[in-house]
Amino acid sequence: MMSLKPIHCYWQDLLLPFAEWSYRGLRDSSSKRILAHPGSSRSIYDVWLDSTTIPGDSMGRLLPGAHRSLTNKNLKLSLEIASKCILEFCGLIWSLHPYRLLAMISSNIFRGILPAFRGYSQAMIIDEIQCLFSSGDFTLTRLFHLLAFEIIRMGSESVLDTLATNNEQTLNNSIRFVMEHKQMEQRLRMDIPTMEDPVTRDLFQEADLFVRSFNGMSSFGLLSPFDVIRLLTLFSELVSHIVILYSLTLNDTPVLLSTISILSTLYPLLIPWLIPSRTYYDQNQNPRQSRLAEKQERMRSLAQSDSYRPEVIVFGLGPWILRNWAVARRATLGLGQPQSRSTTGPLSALLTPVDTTGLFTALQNVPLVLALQASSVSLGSFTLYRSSLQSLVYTSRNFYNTVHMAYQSIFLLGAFTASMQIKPSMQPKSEKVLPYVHSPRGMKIEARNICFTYPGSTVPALNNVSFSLEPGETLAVVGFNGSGKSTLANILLRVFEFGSGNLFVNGCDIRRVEPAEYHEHVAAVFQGFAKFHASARANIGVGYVADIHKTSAIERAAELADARHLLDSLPKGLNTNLEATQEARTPFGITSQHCQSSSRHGLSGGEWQRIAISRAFMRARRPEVELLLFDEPTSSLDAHAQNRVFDTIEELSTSPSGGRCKTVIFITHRLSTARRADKIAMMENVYH
Ligand SMILES: Nc1ncnc2c1ncn2[C@@H]1O[C@H](COP(=O)(O)OP(=O)(O)OP(=O)(O)O)[C@@H](O)[C@H]1O
Repeated sequence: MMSLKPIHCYWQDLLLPFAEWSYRGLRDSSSKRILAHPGSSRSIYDVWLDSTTIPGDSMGRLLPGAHRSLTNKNLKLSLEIASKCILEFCGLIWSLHPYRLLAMISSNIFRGILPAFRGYSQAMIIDEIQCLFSSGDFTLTRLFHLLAFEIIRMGSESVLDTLATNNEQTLNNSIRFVMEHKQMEQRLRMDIPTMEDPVTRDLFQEADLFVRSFNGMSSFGLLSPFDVIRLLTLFSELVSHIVILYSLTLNDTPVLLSTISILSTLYPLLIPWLIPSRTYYDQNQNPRQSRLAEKQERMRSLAQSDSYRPEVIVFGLGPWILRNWAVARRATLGLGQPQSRSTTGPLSALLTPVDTTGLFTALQNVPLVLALQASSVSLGSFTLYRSSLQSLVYTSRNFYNTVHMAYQSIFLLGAFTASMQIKPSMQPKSEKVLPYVHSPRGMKIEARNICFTYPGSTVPALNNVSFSLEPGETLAVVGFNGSGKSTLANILLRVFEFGSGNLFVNGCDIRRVEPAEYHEHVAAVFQGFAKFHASARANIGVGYVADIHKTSAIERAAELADARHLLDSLPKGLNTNLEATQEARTPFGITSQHCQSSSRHGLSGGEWQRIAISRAFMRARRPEVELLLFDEPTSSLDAHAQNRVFDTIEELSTSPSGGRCKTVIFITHRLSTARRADKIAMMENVYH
């Protein structure tokens, strides 16, 4: 017969094994830490990359955010990542708020013991009431004493909870800010060629997921390192419940009853293995599922976004979108997929329709019913046993889920650390950097055999392009569609990196100049210029942000671009918020966005172009700017505005003394415009 010990004996039993365990735990953990340093020389990037491979598919890679399966290889990789990153990461948190961090760790451990303590305290009250009914040996003072103790315990628990939550909140917000800041800083440092690499893009996406995990998105299947600290709470809770159960059933417990007790406790934990069901953290495990989920989202956004509406209507894409979405959605919901059921096996097929947890919960009572026959057993012990058993199941499940998510978050931490070490590919090596040589008469450019091929393309967009421009000269680049004019513009602006050839600027190899330093000396209008969903002031002012609040500077730039009348006609002038997405405008000028923000104002293509030219003119007037590059700057302008813009370019590139002070390159399809230049470069299609 299993016996339940009187409650007053529990604490001695509780503390002794705990003390022994913690001593052993400390010894074990220190030896593990040594094992966790495999001494590998691989970079964190390589380790992360290795973790993204799909077993049995050497070419395939997991999609960003996909869960890593629990394999030997992945376990080793997670240890390698942990050994490379965790210390540094902990150091970062420690450097922010060392005392708060210590307080958080201790409060998490302490909070874990509270439920067991709560159960113990309540059991004592129940025992006292049992005394009243059974023996009449009841003291009101003792009951009040216990009740007062319980009230104080509840009060202290809630005070501790509030303090701990506030502390965690502060710590979490600080680290969240630091992480987001690091992430933003690194993203802004990256240039286009670096981000064009699909692996780097995936890396940054995973790093982004890691940073987002600090927003408390655990329900998304992510776990921030702060949540990992909660493992301490769960662990101490688990241990305290085990110790209580152990001390309650310590003596004379028959093997059968112990087995029933253990099995009935473990059963709910085993259910997920017996009956495989998809939980939120499993959803990304399968690469095929991830691809389907991505496809489904792509189709949904095609269907819902206003930006694609014209193409969807004009090209009759509706049925195609719906068909593709339905296929992907049905697959992600597991509809019409008999094979998914066959993988679960006959036992789970039998058990799935029956909720057997209730049966096993009932079984947990069997040992108690038997135990209750013993005269020594009190109602308090019964309650304590029951609640500890249930808490044990619940906490174990939480613990398992948390460990599982922590395991996944290690890979995201690896991605974050690796992403922080990525260097922009256009950045020259520090020992090779040359300072930019300023030329007050305009930029001297010499291009020799420039070649460029877009990633993934087999045909070069530029093949051996050579030309030279003396300071202050004007070059018109003309050519057919697709002949590489915009590509050349992006290379000259150091947005794209050319493959082979040489580009010298003021006699300096451009690859040895810091791109950011070079960009201070150029002003440009891109063919696909940006339309910011912001005020007219911001749309123009970003051309030279130092003057964004100087109304006179913005008005002057607009005047040069022949956009003054446009600004005057806007309802709130410079402060009018512009509608950036053309497609959001309906023939009636009303959209959902308009309804939310009635001050948004739409512009025509030509009007937007004037705004873009004004933006370039904000910067073009600066004395340090030596190159003005305009890619189809007047394609949507009427003839009068076009002439005005070219007159202004002429004016801006001439110094007050009459000499030239800026080199100008403009790209155009119109030969009449090209004749305004000193030199004309004809671009030919590579495949012609
Ligand atoms: N992102 C890209 N990926 C692959 N190929 C590209 C990409 N962008 C452009 N191309 C290809 O590079 C070539 C040159 O394109 P580019 O935009 O430079 O031509 P363009 O002369 O400016 O054309 P247009 O007169 O139509 O503006 C084209 O054949 C185009 O298909």
